[in-house]
Amino acid sequence: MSIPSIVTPPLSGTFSTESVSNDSTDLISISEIFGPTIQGEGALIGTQTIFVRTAGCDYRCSWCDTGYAVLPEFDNDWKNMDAESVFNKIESLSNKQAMWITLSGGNPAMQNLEPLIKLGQAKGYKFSMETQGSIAKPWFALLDQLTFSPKPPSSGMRFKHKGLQRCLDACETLEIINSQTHPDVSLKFVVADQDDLLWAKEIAEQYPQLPCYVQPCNNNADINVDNRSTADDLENKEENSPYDQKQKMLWLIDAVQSLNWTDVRVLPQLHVWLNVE
Ligand SMILES: C[S@@+](CC[C@H](N)C(=O)[O-])C[C@H]1O[C@@H](n2cnc3c(N)ncnc32)[C@H](O)[C@@H]1O
Ligand SMILES: Nc1nc2[nH]cc(C(=O)O)c2c(=O)[nH]1
Ligand code: SF4
Ligand SMILES: [Mg+2]
Repeated sequence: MSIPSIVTPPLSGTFSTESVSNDSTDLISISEIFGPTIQGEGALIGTQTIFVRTAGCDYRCSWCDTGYAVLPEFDNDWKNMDAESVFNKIESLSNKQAMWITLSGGNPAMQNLEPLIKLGQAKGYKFSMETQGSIAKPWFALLDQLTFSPKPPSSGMRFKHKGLQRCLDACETLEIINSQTHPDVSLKFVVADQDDLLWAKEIAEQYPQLPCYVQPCNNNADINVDNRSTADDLENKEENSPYDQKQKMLWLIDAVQSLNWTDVRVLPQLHVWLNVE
């Protein structure tokens, strides 16, 4: 299965990714700031972190579990804040104790987060970011950790390989892996079914130098009812129950092993499993 190269964005009547960046202003569109809680996913799973969730996204994944930070109908709940105000909130939640700050969204790459990152790092905070790898920003190179989560076929989004490449180049990751001056970068794929898994493996194999994580697709979609579960329908239909999460994890572990895909880590969304923020 060849990886499609640049394709037109799937969203009908939406903006190009360039038009969604708001680098021209110093205000950050914020959906929520919460924590400390545990990082539930990927490279830093289990780490204590505060989340800064920005608002707005250039994608509309069919199973997005964070529609409230994506869909314009929620924009009354969003606030435009400058970096100082965001950092004041972070300091009050962290009792001014330096810790990880996870930038997520929506797509945080749509915002100008450079002033916030510099402000926090000057006080000893470390910054991690979650993004789908569709919009690249020069300040990616300032981050301490960066997770790119390209969207698989089940999301309904079309993969733009050059977009991911531009994001990796922005980190200058490909030249200097895991150096102190560049973010630790990893790939993380949501896998809803076998097609997603084969697709994720093919992309990951093009970046053998990047740690790779896969996680099951939860049923928390609040963006589109057309949600697909894993290959088999589960007896227990209670959404995101520990049983449901366990079954999906067992399916994914088995599916990865059946492909003899060994250099990948299979992780749950720990916060979904435990039903914490
Ligand atoms: C809500 S997104 C926000 C950041 C960015 N837009 C992205 O997709 O990477 C954060 C993470 O949650 C994952 N995610 C979203 N909906 C999910 C679902 N229903 N099941 C599992 N993971 C999901 C995304 O793939 C991403 O890795
Ligand atoms: N605890 C917790 N961990 C997370 N890791 C990635 C998240 C996200 O929504 O970006 C997330 C989240 O929403 N909560
Ligand atoms: S999963 Fe990420 S990229 Fe997809 S719609 Fe949700 S916030 Fe946007
Ligand atoms: Mg989440």
